[in-house]
Amino acid sequence: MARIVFDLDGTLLNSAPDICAAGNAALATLPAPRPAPLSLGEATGFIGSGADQFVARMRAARGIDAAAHPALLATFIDAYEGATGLTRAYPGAVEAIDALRAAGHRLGICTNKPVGPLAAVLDAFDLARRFEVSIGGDTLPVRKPDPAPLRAALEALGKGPCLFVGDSETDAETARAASVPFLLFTGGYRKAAPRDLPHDALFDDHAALPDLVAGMLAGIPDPATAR
Ligand SMILES: O=C(O)COP(=O)(O)O
Ligand SMILES: [Mg+2]
Repeated sequence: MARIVFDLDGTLLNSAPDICAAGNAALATLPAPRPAPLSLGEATGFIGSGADQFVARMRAARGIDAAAHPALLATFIDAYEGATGLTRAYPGAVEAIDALRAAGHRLGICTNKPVGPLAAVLDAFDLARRFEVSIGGDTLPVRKPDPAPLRAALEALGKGPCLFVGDSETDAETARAASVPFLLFTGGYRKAAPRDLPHDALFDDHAALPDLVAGMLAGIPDPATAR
């Protein structure tokens, strides 16, 4: 029995199309001449450090002045709140979650997604009941890669061995900062090659996750060492 915390965007859900659309909705509120819309690839590269950083990266890519930041962030969050229609769970992700739950593990979410859109997407994918805790990018005063949100999620799950499952540079750094073993999903939004991201195991298919977790746990020493 373990405590397993998951990142969300790029790990369980392919949400980049909705986030891209929210970014473009924000850009569309700027006065003419308007910057070109974000491509999906560009927007995907901006995900992983929360809404504020997404907007900052979008501004940098389009040469938009910092003075426009607060209004752009507000319109981005507004469009983002209910944006679930273009999001898809990765194949086998929900089944893997259910298999891990059936094996007795306690599951949580630690994402940099703001709590508004987080609640909407957990609801849309019927995920809320599958996780005992979900920490968003604005739940605490700090967000990943600060280890505090991951620690808070683990704390809420009680005691036992722990693992963190994520897709990005931010997640690898968070796991290392919290001294928690890290499972890297290679099909998400990372920029670096997997070999350049510190990880304890990796997978490209969620169907492999339950066995991978079982194998890792068999080799993991006492949980207290990872707290
Ligand atoms: O950057 C975000 O908004 C969310 O990203 P995460 O779910 O991968 O933490
Ligand atoms: Mg992610």
